[in-house]
Amino acid sequence: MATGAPANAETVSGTVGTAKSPSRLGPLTDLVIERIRVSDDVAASKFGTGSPIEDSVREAQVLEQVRNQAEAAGVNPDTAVAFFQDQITASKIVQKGLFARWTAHPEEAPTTRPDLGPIREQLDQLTTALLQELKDTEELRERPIACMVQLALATGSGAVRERLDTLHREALRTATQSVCRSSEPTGRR
Ligand SMILES: O=C(O)C(=O)C[C@]1(C(=O)O)C=C[C@@H](O)C=C1
Repeated sequence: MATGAPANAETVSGTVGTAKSPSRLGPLTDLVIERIRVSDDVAASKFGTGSPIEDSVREAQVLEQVRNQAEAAGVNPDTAVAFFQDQITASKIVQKGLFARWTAHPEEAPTTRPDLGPIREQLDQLTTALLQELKDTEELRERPIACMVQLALATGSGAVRERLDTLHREALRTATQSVCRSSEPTGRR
């Protein structure tokens, strides 16, 4: 691209990159990655305590908060809830993976146990930020092909930049599977 082009230049494909992120979905996927990273802390807070990974009461609270805040922010509540169900599933993938890793290799297990309370407050703050990004990317996410291109760019560069391992990449795939509105069936994957 010619030098001196505006950082937010519209490209031929109708998609926009910024100087900071190669994709318009970068800010959204960065928040998704941040939430996935917080799952490491959630796992550390539970490992060895007998607390189950899955807490259906908390999940219901998270999804209720999502539904209420989505309505207030002008985001389709069903879309928002589906997206956050994926975030929760991704968190459980990470927690289960880390529990298995730490059980098999106790020397890799965390040596401190963070409090779950402040971690959940962090997750609540991420909920608000993620909903705002869902709102800000609404138009792009309605365009399946442009969205898939931008999503691949954003997740690919985010995974490399954040040096995500196989477990966290799997979580990222799960957490972003409903970002783009699905078009006609894509056939084989
Ligand atoms: O808050 C927890 O205990 C978590 O494990 C986090 C989380 C979430 O992603 O919000 C994930 C799994 C639980 O079932 C409930 C909530």
